[in-house]
Amino acid sequence: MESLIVTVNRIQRACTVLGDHGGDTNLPTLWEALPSVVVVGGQSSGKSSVLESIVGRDFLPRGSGIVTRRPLVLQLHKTERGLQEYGEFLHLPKKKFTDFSMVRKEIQDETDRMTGKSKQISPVPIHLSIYSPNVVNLTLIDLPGLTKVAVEGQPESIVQDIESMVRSYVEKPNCIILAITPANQDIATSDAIKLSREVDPTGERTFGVLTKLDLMDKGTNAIDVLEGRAYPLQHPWVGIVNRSQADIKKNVDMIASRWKEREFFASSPDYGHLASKMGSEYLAKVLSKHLESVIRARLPGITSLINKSIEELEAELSHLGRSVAVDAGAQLYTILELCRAFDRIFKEHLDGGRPGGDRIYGVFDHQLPAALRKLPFDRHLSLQNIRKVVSEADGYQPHLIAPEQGYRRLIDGALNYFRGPAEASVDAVHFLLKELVRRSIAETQELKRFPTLQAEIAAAASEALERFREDSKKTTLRMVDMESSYLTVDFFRKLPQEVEKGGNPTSSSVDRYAESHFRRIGSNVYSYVGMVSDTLRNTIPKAVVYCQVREAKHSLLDHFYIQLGKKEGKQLAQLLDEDPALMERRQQCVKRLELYKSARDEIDSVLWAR
Ligand SMILES: Nc1nc2c(ncn2[C@@H]2O[C@H](COP(=O)(O)OP(=O)(O)OP(=O)(O)O)[C@@H](O)[C@H]2O)c(=O)[nH]1
Repeated sequence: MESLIVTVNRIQRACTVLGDHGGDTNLPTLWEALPSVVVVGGQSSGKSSVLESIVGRDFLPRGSGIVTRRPLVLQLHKTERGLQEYGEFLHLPKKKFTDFSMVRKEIQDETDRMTGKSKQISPVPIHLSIYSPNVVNLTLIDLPGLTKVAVEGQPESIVQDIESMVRSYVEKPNCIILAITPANQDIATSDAIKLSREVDPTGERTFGVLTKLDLMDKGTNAIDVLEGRAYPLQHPWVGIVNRSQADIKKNVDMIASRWKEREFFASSPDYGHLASKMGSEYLAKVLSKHLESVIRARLPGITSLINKSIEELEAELSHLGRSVAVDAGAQLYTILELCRAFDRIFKEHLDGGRPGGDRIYGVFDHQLPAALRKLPFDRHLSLQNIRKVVSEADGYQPHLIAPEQGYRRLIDGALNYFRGPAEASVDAVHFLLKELVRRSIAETQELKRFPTLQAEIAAAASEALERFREDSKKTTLRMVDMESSYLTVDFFRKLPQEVEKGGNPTSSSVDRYAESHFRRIGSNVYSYVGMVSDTLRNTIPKAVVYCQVREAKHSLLDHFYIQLGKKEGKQLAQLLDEDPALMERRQQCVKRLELYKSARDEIDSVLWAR
């Protein structure tokens, strides 16, 4: 099952490539779920020395102040005996570093690339893989040393920033803490132990490491700690002797120093009985074994987390919609598809399936007849007005039999009233159509992402509806005008001839004649106008539907399509300018989904290989 650490290593690298370093993004994180060994300790406690002796190589930057300013994810891969050792950085794939002093330089340079020369810290990890026959499979994360004071050139906040970064790692329940404490200091004040006690009070995730055992005052020893009495942890404490500053200066190599360390324990009167469980080689083996077992235990949990996150991300992506095409042809296609989606919904509103179209019928069935009924014909055809109009039409010679001109003027005047309801019907339908356009845009889910295109479609539709309204008005008014331009002759021919009956006994016979004569004229005109009203009640809706509703259904966006065809790539792109926050979010989700899918493949492949 050695391959489990290798698998997790690969997933860890994918996390860094795809921008998952845990932390505060509102995306699901895999990084945080992966078990790892994190090295913590105060400045100069010997962290770098421990890492180097586990690896058996000099490769970490040295210097004063805070040298480690980005997390270093150190992945150790055991290779066959006899093969050459080399290091490889994730940010420089395919470049093999066989000279480990160049590894040190690259760590320094890469740290500066991210943080500048400002000596700030950054949470973005550097990934270094070391392939060597002298290592065990293990992943260690080196973090900046906990410090109490900022040095020159560093902001005051750095003390707190480092603590927060270290804390963010050690807080994770999947983190194995390698707490480094120098034996020549008071252990009660050890930063590493203090922090690990806080986040892991039962000590099940903490490995205590005591460095600098060789530097303890003569006559003192750390047996109480190493045997687990002074500071009990679930795992046994491991004592270490690294190279001293003098050894480093003398260029004592790591292999020699490992040998020296072995010697120290084997020959020590204090620690001789613990010799087989001390030293950096032993530490590496224990950690590797422990990491394996933690990974094995966590694998089912990680797998279900991966599956759940894939589902969530896929759901979110389908909600966010596909990303926008980049070339003009595809953009035009997308815009046309979006327009069609809108058009489909608009038609559903008119044809039924969605509400709204029925209100147009309401205009014809209710509003128009009511408006026609309310026209003021009674006033227009009052005796007084009839007399006035007829007399005026007659001029100096009153009519002899029937007042032809009088009739015409009265009818003309009455028909003129029909213009009002005709125009009102056109306007009422216009506003209903406008409202349906507004609703259809709002209901077109696909358009939601594109506020600019939405506005353009609204403007184009509104402009088209305006045109239809003008045309409809012309047509309906023309129908009214047509009624007055040629009267139905038959109607008048069929009128019964005047026969005088009854009348008012108190008025003179001339008056009586005149009054009933005018009354009859009024009633004739009234029934003619009634006949026209019936006709218009049927023909106005036909004209309105023909000019407005039918046009809206068939050619609402025709002009817009013609304009679209003339647009250049840049203008098309402008129509599709999505909300930038949305674009960003989609990109993040796509990357994270890629990570989870590759992690799933990695895990599947080890499970199948078992
Ligand atoms: N004699 C002796 N010296 C040690 C031991 N461990 C570390 N040192 C020395 O202590 C100094 C600090 O060690 P580092 O390994 O650089 O400590 P660090 O925790 O990585 O330090 P920073 O990265 O600066 O926080 C170096 O000069 C080491 O040679 C040890 O076990 N014995």
